[in-house]
This record gives sequence, C-alpha cells and structure tokens, in this order.
Amino acid sequence: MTTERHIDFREFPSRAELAADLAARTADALRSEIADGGAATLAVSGGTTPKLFFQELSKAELDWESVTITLVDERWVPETEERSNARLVKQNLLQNNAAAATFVPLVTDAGSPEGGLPEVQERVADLSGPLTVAIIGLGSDGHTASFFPEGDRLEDAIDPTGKALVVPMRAPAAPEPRITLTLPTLVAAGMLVLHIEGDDKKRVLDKALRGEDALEMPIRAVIAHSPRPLEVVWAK
Ligand SMILES: O=C(O)[C@H](O)[C@@H](O)[C@H](O)[C@H](O)COP(=O)(O)O
Repeated sequence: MTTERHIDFREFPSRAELAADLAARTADALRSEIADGGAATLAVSGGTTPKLFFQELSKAELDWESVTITLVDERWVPETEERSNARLVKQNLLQNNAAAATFVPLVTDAGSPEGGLPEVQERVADLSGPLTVAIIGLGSDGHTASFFPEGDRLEDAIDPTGKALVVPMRAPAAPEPRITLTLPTLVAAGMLVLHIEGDDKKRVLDKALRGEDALEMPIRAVIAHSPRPLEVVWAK
C-alpha cells in the first residue's frame, strides 16, 4: 500500500473547531440524503473522542425524524453501564433537535453478541441501503470499530468481499465482547470519516500508513478498501 494518497488528512486548530466542522458536514450530508430519498442513516463510534461532536451535531437543524442513528460498534453491556456506547449516544447525541431521530441499538437482551446476532443483523439490514454517514475512531493498537488485533472474528470482519453486515468480536484488548459493523458495511457509506485527536493518535495513524498488515493494525483495512482516500480529521 502506498501511503499518503490513501488518506485525505485535515487538521483543525482546535477540537472545538473540528467538532463544529464535522457536525456541520455530517448535517449537510444527512440533509441532502433526505432531500434525495426521504431518509438518512448515520453510524457513529463510541469511546471518548466523539462527545463534543455529538453535542454539536445534536443542535443541527434538519429533519431529524427522517434520520436513523446506529453505532459502528458496541460493547455487549446493558445501556445502564458507563461503558455502553448507546448510553453515550443517548446522553450526548439524541438530545436537543436530534432527540427526534430514531436510534437502532446493536445490543439485545441476549446474553452474548453471538446469541443476539440474528436480531442485530436484521436491525442493520432494515436500515436498507448504504449508510449515509459513518464516523469511525482509532485505538492506540490500530483498531477501528471493533476490528481488534487478535480479535476472534477479525478476518471475517475485515473481509472486503464478506457478505455479513455485522459480526461479534472478542479480543484480548477488549474488556467485554463486542459487536461491530463489518468493513464492507463501513466502506459503503456515502461519507466515511476517521475522527482522531491528540499527538498519540496521529502517531498511531502514521504507523498504520507505514505498513500493510491489516491483522496487525486493522485500520489499514479501512484505508486500503475505502473507495476514496479515507478522510481523516485531526486536532491536537
Ligand atoms: O466502542 C469503541 O470503543 C469504539 O467504537 C472504538 O473503535 C473507538 O472508536 C476507539 O477505541 C477509539 O476510542 P477513543 O475515542 O476512546 O480513543
């Protein structure tokens, strides 16, 4: 993989400016999809980075009733737990104007992601058509979504020709079992953005760009298979 041309790197002067710009562009993409087809879908990541972006986006003026929001990946924990990505989304994104959006969780009452898979698969299939927007993050080990190095289903999740929309995932670095949208589901999104902040994440990205082994650093699979240079937004 030759590196730099596979990403479109945008640096922002501050995290606040990044959040405002990303929220404005996400809102524009959702608005234009609603204008074209009557509905739009947004998949967001959990973790710590997206909070400010969620808060900005929640205030955007658009027809939120026509928007379905889901997650790029989820930890298999109840929504009452701090580590639940659904909880983060409900507390920070499904607020203000965005409270009118429909949220599709990736967790069910089943005791495991393997047990809940058929239902989650059906929910994601019902989103119908490619995602309008997907925002992904990056872990210090090079994971994105729940594409973890040494993940038990990593090869299935990052198979560019795979037919699955979602797969369960267990990995040494993940404290709990996960469920994740797959590589083909993510790279089909009309707008796909990698949102990272801080020097450490920039170093992780630089390392990913210097190598090719996607099993070692799974973000490489997204960079390699994105139909456009992967857009990366970064602020110190
Ligand atoms: O549920 C999750 O943990 C994620 O969706 C995950 O892929 C995340 O985006 C990265 O781990 C970065 O996380 P931070 O933003 O917390 O650094």
